[in-house]
Amino acid sequence: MQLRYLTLYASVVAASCAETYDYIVVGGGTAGPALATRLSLGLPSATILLIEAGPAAWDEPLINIPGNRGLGIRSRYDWNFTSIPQPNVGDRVFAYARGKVLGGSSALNLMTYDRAAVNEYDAWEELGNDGWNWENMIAAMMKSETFTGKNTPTYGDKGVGDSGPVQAVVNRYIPVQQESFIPTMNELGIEGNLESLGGDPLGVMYQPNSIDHVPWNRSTAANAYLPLAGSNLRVLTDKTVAKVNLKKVGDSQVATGVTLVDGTVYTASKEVILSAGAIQSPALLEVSGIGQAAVLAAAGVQQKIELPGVGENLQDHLRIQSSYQLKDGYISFDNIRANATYAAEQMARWKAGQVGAYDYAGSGYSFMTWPQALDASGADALVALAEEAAAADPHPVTAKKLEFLSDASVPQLEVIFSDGYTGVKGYPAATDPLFGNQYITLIAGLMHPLARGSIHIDAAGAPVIDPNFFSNEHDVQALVDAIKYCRRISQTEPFASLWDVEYEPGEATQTDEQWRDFVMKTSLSIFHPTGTCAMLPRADGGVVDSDLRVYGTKNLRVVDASIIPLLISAHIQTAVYGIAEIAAEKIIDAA
Ligand SMILES: Cc1cc2nc3c(=O)[nH]c(=O)nc-3n(C[C@H](O)[C@H](O)[C@H](O)COP(=O)(O)OP(=O)(O)OC[C@H]3O[C@@H](n4cnc5c(N)ncnc54)[C@H](O)[C@@H]3O)c2cc1C
Repeated sequence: MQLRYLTLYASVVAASCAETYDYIVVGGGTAGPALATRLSLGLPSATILLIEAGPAAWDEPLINIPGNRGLGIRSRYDWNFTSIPQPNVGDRVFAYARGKVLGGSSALNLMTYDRAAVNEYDAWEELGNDGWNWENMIAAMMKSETFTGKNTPTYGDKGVGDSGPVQAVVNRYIPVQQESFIPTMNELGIEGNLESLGGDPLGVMYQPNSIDHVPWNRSTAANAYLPLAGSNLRVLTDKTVAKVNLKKVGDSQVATGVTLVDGTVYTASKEVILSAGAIQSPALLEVSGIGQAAVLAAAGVQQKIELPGVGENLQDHLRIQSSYQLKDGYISFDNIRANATYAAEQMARWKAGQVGAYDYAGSGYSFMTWPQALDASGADALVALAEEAAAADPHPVTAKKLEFLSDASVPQLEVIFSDGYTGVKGYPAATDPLFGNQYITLIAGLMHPLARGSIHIDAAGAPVIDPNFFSNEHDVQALVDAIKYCRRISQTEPFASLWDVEYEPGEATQTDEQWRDFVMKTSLSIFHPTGTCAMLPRADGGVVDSDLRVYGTKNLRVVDASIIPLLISAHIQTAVYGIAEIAAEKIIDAA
């Protein structure tokens, strides 16, 4: 146990027996600890209770060691959600990993630390949310972070904070083979960008990660924020909230507190705030009686507020990937799983604080518009398909995405250089002659899919996740274009000289039909569900107003990824931290 956590740990185990708190925050994930800590500091005479369903896991190597990224998925720290079968892709079921631990998904994620373009945050305000724009979001995101490595060969100085709790740094372990990525993308016309966190993410870059550089540990919402909190914050772990308790006062519902699954009731004298994430916050609203009449009736829940937007507007990024077998002489991250001696050596280096493979958390990224990645007819074809999709889903969020397609500042495609095999076919088994080979993977992410799905409760109150993937032809064609672009990258020098066999999908995949089939069978979620308690006008399906207060309630707010009305072209943890910082300011101002 690290010393600086001892005090906090003591307060976790000795969690107060008091029944009443001023503020109750449900969910000790990413937004929850950030919000609860800021409330504790900003309202020193208030009492705050943070309730997390998972355990505290301060010393967990699966979480703390950057090179173990991904191993938390399907572990005891994962809720292990899955989507319902997706009819447009042969009823495939998509994994939905979610952190179930103090730190939540910030403890389970892949540590990519980035931001979208200025116009994308400004779009939140244009959708009807006063003050939710780039200017305020960048100030809030910078407040949440300390970025180490300004004015170095891997970053300039724009758009990064220097005194916040979350630690971010460009990865110090850059495998030799990754050195080909930037020149290759330059060859394809994508320029280098050393200030990608400053509102213009287009280009190719070394990518920051949420890592504390001393020691070289993952930085999570739990280990970054909670040690700063005062003794007025109590953290309860391994406790699951069953519902929010509501009482009608005049025309509004007042949140009086929460009931846990074990029946314990905690009372809130001021506010209840849901930070249970994009999957469980809408579910908690619904089990508490807030949502669509039909959904609540089917679940046997008495409706308290008719709010049709709850659980709707689900948006998520899709990814597709191709892998290449490296020529002899290269060592990739695969060697950790293929060679026990190497793995032990690298672990010893990490423990000794020396640079090594266990430092790695991904570090080569690029973001581009379609006209940058495709020829003019390909980009135009996607716009035409998007127009069709927008006509079928006439909603301001979809209309805004259509606008983004013609905005030269907004990325539509992300391509990640991933060291080692991170595809779908699986790394060769120990009995396979290919076992021991070294790979690199290109992961393409679709930044603005037009599918919007939903998350509603079933009769048992559990969330039913329907991302509605590939419900429009734009999303299918965009991923086909994305994976074909990856092959183009792989065949461009100097990248082309790194490998000798395309392992996945393989040279046999050539025709459009085959590429489409590959997309349908192997695309995955990037685990960025958003929008299910959208901050939007009520008439547009909004669930919370621009103060993040649930419509129809006096003192119930949602503060997490679910309030993001329109998914941005970035991995979303920096935005979630920014949302928590802004929410804390609003709640403190209102106190
Ligand atoms: C595997 C994975 C990889 C990702 N990779 C990246 C990445 O590289 N970069 C990036 O920027 N983003 C990434 N993301 C996304 C990002 O981490 C999440 O979007 C973000 O952390 C969500 O924050 P949140 O506060 O909304 O929810 P969470 O962090 O999920 O927090 C919700 C918390 O609420 C708790 N909870 C839920 N229900 C209850 C209840 N009833 N009672 C009590 N507690 C409850 C949960 O246990 C959880 O701790 C990834 C996500 C995952 C899952």
